[in-house]
Amino acid sequence: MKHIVLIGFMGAGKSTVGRALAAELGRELLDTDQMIEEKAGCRITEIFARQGEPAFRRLEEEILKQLAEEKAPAVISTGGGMPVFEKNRPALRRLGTVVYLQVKPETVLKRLKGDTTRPLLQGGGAESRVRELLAEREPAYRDTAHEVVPVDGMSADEVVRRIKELNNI
Ligand SMILES: Nc1ncnc2c1ncn2[C@@H]1O[C@H](COP(=O)(O)OP(=O)(O)OP(=O)(O)O)[C@@H](O)[C@H]1O
Ligand SMILES: O=C(O)C1=C[C@@H](O)[C@@H](O)[C@H](O)C1
Ligand SMILES: [Mg+2]
Repeated sequence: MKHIVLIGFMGAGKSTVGRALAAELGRELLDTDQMIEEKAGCRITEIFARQGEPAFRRLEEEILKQLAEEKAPAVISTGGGMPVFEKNRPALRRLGTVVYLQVKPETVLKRLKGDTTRPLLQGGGAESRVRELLAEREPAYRDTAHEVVPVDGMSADEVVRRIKELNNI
């Protein structure tokens, strides 16, 4: 049996949907952002501020290696940048079925308005940053995914239902 791996942009709902899906399937939720915070003993914002983004990406790579050792089928929620590095893509696909939660910039902006936990969206110009980064990353998400679920206008429960439907579970 394989893991279900959720990928997609910040605010797509990977953590929220992952939690609900894991509860429904009676599986463990493994959230890479959370695993990194536990390992580093501090918040992601602090890792970015003190050590910079490259250090965070190295931690993501380590977590990905750790996940390859997980035996029991789980639901894995990834950080929004996990598939950006090309070498992470086959590693993600080897973990199981990769589901891309595809979201429009408008939805991201609505969901993450006032949020201070995503360092890449802090400071001014969040709107253009979301549009640019999402367009830049779209090919990486598509390249990694086995399945695509457009999530705009859907509740987390609806997204869970769609993922179950697609995978006959
Ligand atoms: N389907 C949904 N409908 C409405 N709001 C949602 C939905 N999914 C998630 N949200 C809300 O959007 C915000 C971001 O969701 P979440 O943290 O799950 O995103 P994420 O994809 O894990 O982002 P990141 O890549 O930064 O970890 C949360 O406030 C969450 O409650
Ligand atoms: O899209 C990204 O690059 C990120 C998304 C978040 O899940 C975190 O992994 C971090 O804030 C970086
Ligand atoms: Mg998340």
